[in-house]
Amino acid sequence: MSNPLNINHSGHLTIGGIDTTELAKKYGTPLFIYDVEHIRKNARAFVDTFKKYQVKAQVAYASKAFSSVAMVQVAKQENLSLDVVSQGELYTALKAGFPTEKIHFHGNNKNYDELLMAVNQEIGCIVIDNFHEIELLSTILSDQNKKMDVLIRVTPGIEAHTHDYILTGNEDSKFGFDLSNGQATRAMEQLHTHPYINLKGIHCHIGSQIFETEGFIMAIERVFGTLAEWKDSHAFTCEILNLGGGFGIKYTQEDEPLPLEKYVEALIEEVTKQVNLHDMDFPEIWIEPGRSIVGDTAITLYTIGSTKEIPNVRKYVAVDGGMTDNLRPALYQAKYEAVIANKANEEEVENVSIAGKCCESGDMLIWDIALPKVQPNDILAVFSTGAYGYSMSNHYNRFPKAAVVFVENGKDRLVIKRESYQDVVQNDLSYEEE
Ligand SMILES: Cc1ncc(COP(=O)(O)O)c(C=O)c1O
Ligand SMILES: N[C@@H](CCCC[NH3+])C(=O)O
Repeated sequence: MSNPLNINHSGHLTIGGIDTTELAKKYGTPLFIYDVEHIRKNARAFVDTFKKYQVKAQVAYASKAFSSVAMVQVAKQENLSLDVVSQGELYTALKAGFPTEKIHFHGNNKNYDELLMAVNQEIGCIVIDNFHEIELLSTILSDQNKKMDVLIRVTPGIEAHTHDYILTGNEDSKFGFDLSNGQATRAMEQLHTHPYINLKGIHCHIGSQIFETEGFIMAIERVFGTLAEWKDSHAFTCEILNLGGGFGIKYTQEDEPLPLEKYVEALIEEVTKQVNLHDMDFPEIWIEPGRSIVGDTAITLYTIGSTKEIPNVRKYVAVDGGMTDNLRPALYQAKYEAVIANKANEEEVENVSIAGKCCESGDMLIWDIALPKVQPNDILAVFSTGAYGYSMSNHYNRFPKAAVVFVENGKDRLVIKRESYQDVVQNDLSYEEE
């Protein structure tokens, strides 16, 4: 089991001390349940490690992993900064009362309206991704007569060991300015002496769900190579070095991530080495963990419905959700583990595959899992669904989106309502004469 969950005297799975089958009855399924204490523990592992080594830092929660008003409020309570990548995530942050000066805005195609909103809200930093964005932002800032702190996002040319679709730091990437072909240097030259833009440093993010530290270390080495050139050629000082997110978590027994503290220690160690090597001041370090803050803190509950047994082939067990609430298995062949929440103590007696209910053969949540005898109305609990689950959920087949509940201190609280069919059709307009 990839989560610190327990089983109560009735043999039911609990989360944060609460019986998950009771939560399924109270809120219905599919249901995301987050253990908020666990979110806080993950956040503190990052923040406290920087404190321990007395390194000035910002830990920005990458809200793309799971953005909601309640989640952003937890990030605020934990003194995190916030990474947003769209006006929708920025709007959520504002609704949650998040301090705007601690918001960092990302994105490879930020448009005029998004940048204008960021400038008007006086957010902390924009991470510049391309030359078009420099032009747009310059126009907005000069029109508004305002200034903005920015970082340049660079692609360091690192092939991190992860799924191709979640690799971002390699050369052939849609994100950022290339380090090796001079793009990043051209961007620095445009921004270094800009009248409205304060270039504070560099950002790089090498990918997601990464288990080792080598990729981060190589990226830091390359970034410092460039920073050393910029220091000599333009007397450029890097005040802020943002090393992105990407720290891996445990989905299944096969996954062996490092303790979160170890990632931070490796970053600090390499930055220390590089500043000494190049005789530079130690920059403020920013990181942007998303998955590693929320991923292993949540489960999804489903109700089991139909089964289909194909003799000598497999047994399909269908649940009342699927690729609408968890796109990751279909998109990345991501693997998950699960138990039957109302039979958490029972012996596993059959090997089954868990199917969703969308009209799509690829709508499978788990291939081949050993479970106790499965019956209709059993509650299936899938572990480690806190990141990129709800946030990537969709309306395929016009299924309403699931509900989200937070548990903490033995109490449960609804933080995102289940959508109704009315919600699903709310923007539809009639094509018939009134
Ligand atoms: C720029 C940037 N920062 C942070 C993240 C968060 O990554 P993760 O959820 O793997 O920590 C991502 C996503 O990969 C990203 O693209
Ligand atoms: N959505 C992806 C990760 C993308 C990270 C954002 N750059 C996942 O589920 O693994």
